[in-house]
Amino acid sequence: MSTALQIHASGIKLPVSLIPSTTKQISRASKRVGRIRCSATTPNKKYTIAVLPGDGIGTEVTPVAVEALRLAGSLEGIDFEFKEMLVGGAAYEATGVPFPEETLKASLESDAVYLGAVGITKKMPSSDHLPKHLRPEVGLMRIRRALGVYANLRPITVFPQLLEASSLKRSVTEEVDFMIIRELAGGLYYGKPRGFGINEKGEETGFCTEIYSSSEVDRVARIAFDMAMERRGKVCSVDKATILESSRLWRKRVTIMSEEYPEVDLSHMLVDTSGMELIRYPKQFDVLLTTNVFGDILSDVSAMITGGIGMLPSACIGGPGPQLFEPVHGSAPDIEGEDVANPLAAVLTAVMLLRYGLKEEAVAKRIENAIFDTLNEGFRTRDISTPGAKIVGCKKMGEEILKSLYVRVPSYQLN
Ligand SMILES: NC(=O)C1=CN([C@@H]2O[C@H](COP(=O)(O)OP(=O)(O)OC[C@H]3O[C@@H](n4cnc5c(N)ncnc54)[C@H](O)[C@@H]3O)[C@@H](O)[C@H]2O)C=CC1
Ligand SMILES: CC(C)CC(=O)C(=O)O
Repeated sequence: MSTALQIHASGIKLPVSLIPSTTKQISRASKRVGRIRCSATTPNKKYTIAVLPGDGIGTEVTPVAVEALRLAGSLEGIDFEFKEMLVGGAAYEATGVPFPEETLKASLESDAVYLGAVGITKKMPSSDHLPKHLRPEVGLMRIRRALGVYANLRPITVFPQLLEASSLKRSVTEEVDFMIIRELAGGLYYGKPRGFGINEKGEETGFCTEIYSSSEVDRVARIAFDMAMERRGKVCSVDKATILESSRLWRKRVTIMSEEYPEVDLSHMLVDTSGMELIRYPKQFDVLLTTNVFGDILSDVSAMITGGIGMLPSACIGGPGPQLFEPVHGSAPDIEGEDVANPLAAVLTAVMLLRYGLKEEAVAKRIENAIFDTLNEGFRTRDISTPGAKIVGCKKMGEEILKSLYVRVPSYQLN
């Protein structure tokens, strides 16, 4: 079936019938997909989303996620207002700081914040010349802090269509579905003291501190136990309690917390062993709870179970106001500007925004189904290529997802 396409402002080609989505168009669409909730008499729900594309491929994958939200929303009776703001290197170039006041204000006033990626780019291949507080990554650290989010949910779910995309064998990756819960507001990334010095031998030193308080561990552990109750009832807490005092406190508090959850099976694993176990037998994990730095590393390791880092979305939750949603990957300067970035992490992040931020499950499912359908149609970006696949770029992958949202009847269900 061929559909007339038109270039939308985002650069993505949309079916002409979707620009803009008037009531008339929606009612026409309704006959085709048969599942459209809005009508002329029911006003659409409205949400404001602060959109921070950031740097590098952040600016390529974010429009795909935004268009998926816009279209899926319109098909389910929801209007999104997107407020695009600067963060990271892009903000530094335009304003002299990586996290401008206006970005903070728009974020705090929104219903949810979507961030693409920050980091070095082809134009700024290193930020070593900048003082630390002006580097792109500081934009991300600051917004996480400002929103008070402290739990980073990173689902590791293997799509059946992508079993051949992983560097691991099928028998290892099949049916893998676990959730990494990474502590996000403390630990090594924020602990003080930190800095540079000179030791007694006159040598240069660099130092950071990993420090956790009991309340910091308790609040993220509670999220992990609650999530396990909704899943398969298992929490594996990963630390390095044999060596680190911060990990010993971590283990003690997680163990105390587990007494409130007798239905949940708690285990502890040392971080080095967990690296090995994630590759040997990832199916053993249900909820993997860990610290800021260990979670950062173990989720990149786990990405390879799913096919690659271009598949991993995340939700940063726990704050008092709007929550933050960001793909796990960075600005990827090596592929920036080539239209080869995989937008699925970004679109799956939009799904998390709907599910965990706005509690709009119907829209979340619609987008999830569209991703599933697009993969079933054989479309792949090159990082997740499988035998016989149709290799496409970032924009084309986005177009196919939009078509699946709209033209193809959603009929799939993820776990
Ligand atoms: N959340 C964020 O904004 C993050 C930012 N960074 C920053 O990004 C910059 C680059 O860091 P890297 O270590 O190169 O990590 P990266 O995640 O940007 O890239 C690592 C590798 O994965 C590939 N890759 C990443 N996303 C992809 C996608 N969607 N589709 C296909 N391939 C993809 C890249 O091409 C590269 O080979 C640094 O400045 C770093 O600090 C790194 C990680 C997270
Ligand atoms: C500040 C980030 C660039 C580091 C990172 O990878 C993360 O915390 O997710």
